[in-house]
Amino acid sequence: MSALANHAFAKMNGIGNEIVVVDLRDSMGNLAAQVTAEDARAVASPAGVPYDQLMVLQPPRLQGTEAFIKIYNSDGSEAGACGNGMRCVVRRVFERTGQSAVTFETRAGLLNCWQGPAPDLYTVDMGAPKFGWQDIPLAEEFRDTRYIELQVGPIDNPVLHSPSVVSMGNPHAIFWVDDVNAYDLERFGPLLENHPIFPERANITLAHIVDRDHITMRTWERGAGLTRACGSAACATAVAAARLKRTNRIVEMTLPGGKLGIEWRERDDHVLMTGTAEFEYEGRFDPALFASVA
Ligand SMILES: N[C@H](CCC[C@H](N)C(=O)O)C(=O)O
Repeated sequence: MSALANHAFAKMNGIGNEIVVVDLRDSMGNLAAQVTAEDARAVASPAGVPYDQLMVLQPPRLQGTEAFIKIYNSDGSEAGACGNGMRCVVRRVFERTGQSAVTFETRAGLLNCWQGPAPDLYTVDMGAPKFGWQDIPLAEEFRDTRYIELQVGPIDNPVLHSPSVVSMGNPHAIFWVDDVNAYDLERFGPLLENHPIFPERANITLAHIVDRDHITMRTWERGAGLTRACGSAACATAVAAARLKRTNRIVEMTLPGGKLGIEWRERDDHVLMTGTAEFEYEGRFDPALFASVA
């Protein structure tokens, strides 16, 4: 039987990015309590709790961390980072423990998180970006990842081309455009997400640089499709724009679901993401959801 059967969950969102938070730390006795890809897909089914990402808190593995967090996309794939999901986890933990600062561990490393700068805002240190072609990863060498050779559409008149690529612990490709709504991202997104240049697939963002302090963007997410917001993509896009010297290192990101503040900190290259996290409701997973899961 799935570790999630009858287990409590919280449905939240991070500026419209649909998040489900599950705290498996209470099943310490059953350390084998693992969430499988099938479990994650069952939860995302229409009979379940449709989401973009499922954030699963497991017992901490390192001294000084609150939990190890596993991140699942709605297609059951695991991700190394989820900015909007992290803010939802942070809110949930702070409301239950009264803390105002905490460190979590994910596959991508340690994430320091705190409340602020305003009472309804949460800041997550998403760590340092990576730019090396093997870090993204890409299937072949590109020495300058500020623009790589990738395009969709007619070879002599491509619709989208020359993206920047960045890893925030998950792979991102950012196409620079004049109008993020002028492209059929539901058509181009999956083509690019699954392009062979991305051996681990990629999150695909269209971004328009409004001025040195503002960027608008829209993302087709790896493993989740078109979402109203993607926090790690906002981090990747802000860093890629600053790397091109087209924006400052502190920018406001406007996504379909809302705004995020991003700072690419000078002293240690870490990316700080600030935004809200909304609680919607809580419940327990119906065991019938997992009946077909082995
Ligand atoms: N789809 C992403 C994970 C979730 C990212 C996004 N929801 C965020 O807020 O960072 C991936 O597979 O890398």
